[in-house]
Amino acid sequence: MALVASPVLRQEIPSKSGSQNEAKRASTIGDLSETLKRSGEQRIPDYLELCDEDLSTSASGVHEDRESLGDYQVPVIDFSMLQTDRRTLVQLLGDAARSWGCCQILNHGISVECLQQLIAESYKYFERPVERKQQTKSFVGDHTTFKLSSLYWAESLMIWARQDLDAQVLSAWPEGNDSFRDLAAQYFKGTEELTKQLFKLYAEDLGLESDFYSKHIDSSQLIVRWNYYPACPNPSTILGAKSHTDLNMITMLLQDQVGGLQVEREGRWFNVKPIEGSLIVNIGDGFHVWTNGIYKTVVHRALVNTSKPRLALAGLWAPPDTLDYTAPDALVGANHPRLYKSMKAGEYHQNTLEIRNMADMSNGQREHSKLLLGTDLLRHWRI
Ligand SMILES: O=C(O)CCC(=O)C(=O)O
Ligand SMILES: [Fe+2]
Repeated sequence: MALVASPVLRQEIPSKSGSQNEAKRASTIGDLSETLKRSGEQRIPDYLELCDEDLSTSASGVHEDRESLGDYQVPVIDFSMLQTDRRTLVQLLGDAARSWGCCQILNHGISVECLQQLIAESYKYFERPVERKQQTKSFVGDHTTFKLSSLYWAESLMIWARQDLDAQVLSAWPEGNDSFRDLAAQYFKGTEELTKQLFKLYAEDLGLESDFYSKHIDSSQLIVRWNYYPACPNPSTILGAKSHTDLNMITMLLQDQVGGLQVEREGRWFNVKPIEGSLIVNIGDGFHVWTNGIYKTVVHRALVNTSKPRLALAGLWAPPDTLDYTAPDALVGANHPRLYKSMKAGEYHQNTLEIRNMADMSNGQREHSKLLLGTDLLRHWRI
């Protein structure tokens, strides 16, 4: 697979104004996107590192054609089977977690209108003037300065779903925004109920006590990251979110209808097609370890496009630092020996950050990219 090599691209893409790439660093990616659009400039400024991943959409890169794919599409699961056919639902969820590490869920109990309105309100936030957004405590306008972040051509807003929501909404909307707050509260509550159910069903699939995972939800954090990816003049050279796995247990993703999320399976990339009203469930590194690698942490990334911004809400379920990720004996057997050393959730996070910090000081971008992947990081923990 040919990698996109940044020096080649820099020569190939003509710059309209020679001085543009020495331009002052824009304060947010949205700001940069607007500046480039106004000037007709296609080239991404030199201060941003370009991408060393294969972004081709050729047949060998991305697989979209449902007919020819057979089983090779991200599973879409109808959660209303909880009432009619629990056994099949358990099996479908388990199969998806073992093979893909993700699935899309329909009829999950949160209304389609709530999701649509939440996305519409969220766009209004990111379309505000830069100065207003910068007053928000948890707004990040340019992730490209943080090498440790998977978000790249993106802005983000974080909300801690279980902390004082009013105060957080007021920080984002000093003049208040009841509609945004009520929709977010409704969404958080629905997400929590769905995650509890999911953990029970996953435990059933694995042959564990039904509340084995779900009993830890009450002591966990739900951190919801609003990811806003502005339109990009040159999407073949930069990613919205670089390839990564989520460090936490499980992530609930809500994406708008623009598209751009891809997941990796067996070295190939697959688009996760937007389905109105669906939620995407990603297995993270924590759940991978806690199931002795039976469920797979999923490598994923987000592409950007020239015409439209894109919005995705990533609800990251993070357990307390003291939670022991050691897989239960029931998930260890002659054919499936214990894969990982004992570890606590906090230890894994801490260790990962330390490794990344060290790499940040000594290595280049390519080496660093690997540190966003639990599939690589977890090698350090192998028995
Ligand atoms: O934009 C997306 O769809 C994915 C975002 C994501 O993976 C993350 O925030 O961890
Ligand atoms: Fe992610």
